[in-house]
Amino acid sequence: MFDTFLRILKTSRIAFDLSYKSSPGLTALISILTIANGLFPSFLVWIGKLIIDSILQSQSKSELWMDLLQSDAVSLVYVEGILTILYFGSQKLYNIAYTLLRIRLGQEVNERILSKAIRLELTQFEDSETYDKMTQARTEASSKPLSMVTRFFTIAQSSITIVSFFGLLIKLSPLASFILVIAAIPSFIAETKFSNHSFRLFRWKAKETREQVYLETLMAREDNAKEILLFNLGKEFLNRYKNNFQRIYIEDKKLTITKGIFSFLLGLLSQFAFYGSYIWIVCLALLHKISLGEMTMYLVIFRQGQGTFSNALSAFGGIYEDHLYIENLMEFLDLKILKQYGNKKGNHQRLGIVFDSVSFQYPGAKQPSLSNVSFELKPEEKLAIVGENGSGKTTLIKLLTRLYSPTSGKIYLDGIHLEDWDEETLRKRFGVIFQNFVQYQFKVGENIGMGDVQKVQSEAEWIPAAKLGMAHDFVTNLEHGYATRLGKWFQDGRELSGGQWQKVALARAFMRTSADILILDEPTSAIDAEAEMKVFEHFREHTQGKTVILISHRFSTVRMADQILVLEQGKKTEWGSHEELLLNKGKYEKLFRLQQAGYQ
Ligand SMILES: Nc1ncnc2c1ncn2[C@@H]1O[C@H](COP(=O)(O)OP(=O)(O)OP(=O)(O)O)[C@@H](O)[C@H]1O
Repeated sequence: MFDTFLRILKTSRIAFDLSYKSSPGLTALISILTIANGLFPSFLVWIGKLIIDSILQSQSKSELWMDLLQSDAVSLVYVEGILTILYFGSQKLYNIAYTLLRIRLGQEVNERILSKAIRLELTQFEDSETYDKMTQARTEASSKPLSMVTRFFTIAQSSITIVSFFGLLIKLSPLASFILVIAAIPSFIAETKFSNHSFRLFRWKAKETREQVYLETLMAREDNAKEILLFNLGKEFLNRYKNNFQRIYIEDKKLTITKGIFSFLLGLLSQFAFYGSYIWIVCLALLHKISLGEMTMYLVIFRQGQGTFSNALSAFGGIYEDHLYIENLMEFLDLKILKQYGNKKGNHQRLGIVFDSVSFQYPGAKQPSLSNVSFELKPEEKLAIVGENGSGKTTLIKLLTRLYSPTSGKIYLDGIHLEDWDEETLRKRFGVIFQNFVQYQFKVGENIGMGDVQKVQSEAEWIPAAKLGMAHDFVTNLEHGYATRLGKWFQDGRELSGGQWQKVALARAFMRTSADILILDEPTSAIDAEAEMKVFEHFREHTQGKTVILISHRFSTVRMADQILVLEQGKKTEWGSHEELLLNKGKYEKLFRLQQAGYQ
């Protein structure tokens, strides 16, 4: 219990901190308005009582309007009117400040989530638990810090109102204040009982919700439409979507109904307490122990006080719920970045790449994807990696570029262990185009420019890179040339063919002129043979002095490499030049002959 309290205290501090950081001015304004809005109700009911009492006590017999308008009772109405306008204005201002703070705070939290997301490691992205945490943080937790802060403000405001009501009630009886408190407790119980439950449900739902979002994407995205239409998959997916919803809905429905019944029954208790007090106050008025003005005031206090009190108490219950969501958000934001980087920025000498008995097993996988792979690649050498699907080619690249760290063994670049390299320096050394390179729905020029973040907008650099990647000709034929937006997400977007996209990706690789190790993972699979020849000629010309690693299933390209690495089920089985491997008469020779026969 005490532990929960401390945890709530911690998350509350975080929520306030976030709110203050997102806008100190708005947070301060809301705090001031909270106090003001807490005091207004008491002033208003008190003036209400004064008005009734002054009517009853009025001795004036004048029927002149001028006299009536200047009487005590009417003067009090003026005061109440002015106060009500101020109260109204203050509430409106609070709403404006609240809306603006909600937008700012939502942005602040989302920025933090995304800043964390872009620093996560690939392994963490691929881990479903981490991914769930992130999805949950993005869907719900971004609004929860504000909700928590608001609830604290509600409590503060209600407390001020209640304390000032107590001040007015004390004259009636201290017991009356006690009843006011007791009567609100049942609704509080109803509220808190379910907050924990609904959070658990939310967590449990994460998987289902994720599946729903995925199915929606499948059915509603144009890039999937072709296959879904032709394979007639639409109904199948829609059924899955419906069944999934049904499962989520059953739990939601159960919770909503139970919560509704429970709070109705407990709310009845509050109503009994109110009407008990009502009878008591009316009796006191009949006995002339209290004035008519006082009777009205007490009844309003009871009616409003009960509402205010149960608001404050349910805000307490809500704080617990918000706290659970914020803890989830913090769990995500505090995720440790496991990968260690060093501070080495390189060697005077270029010594190339060394793999020393490198093995790697994906988290949760039963078998290693790479086993005991060793080789040495001299600087400026061109390496081709061949092997069947799933033999570990891409995995090797992921290890070399430090997207993953080997399970055992070491990788060296220029004699320095990869883990000792400074992160940014290391990243700058590589230019990598993966099979599933990103198709940015930006301008075609920017798609090329992404190869070098410093030059994303540099049109002068896009064109030569596009020429080398064989993309220039088709880009100039597009309606807006390099300014044409790609993809279908935006209204003016233009879709490219698979091969054209690959040419854009190759141009992106050529853009990375500062990198001295270029890695192309099946970059030309969708490009026609003639263009491929040209691209590789360009590559040869423009990568002199650079290391190139190429993954390809086309032997016409592979044979041009200085060294060829053959991988079979994660193991290195052959290494050497094309000629050497042919003489070897191993797997490489067999595959080469097979492909050659296919062309004859
Ligand atoms: N993220 C991952 N998590 C778990 N296993 C993976 C992951 N990525 C790849 N694998 C597994 O590791 C093995 C090697 O995959 P890899 O992508 O390196 O093969 P590849 O040689 O590049 O294949 P392809 O020619 O089809 O591109 C495969 O068995 C694959 O199923």
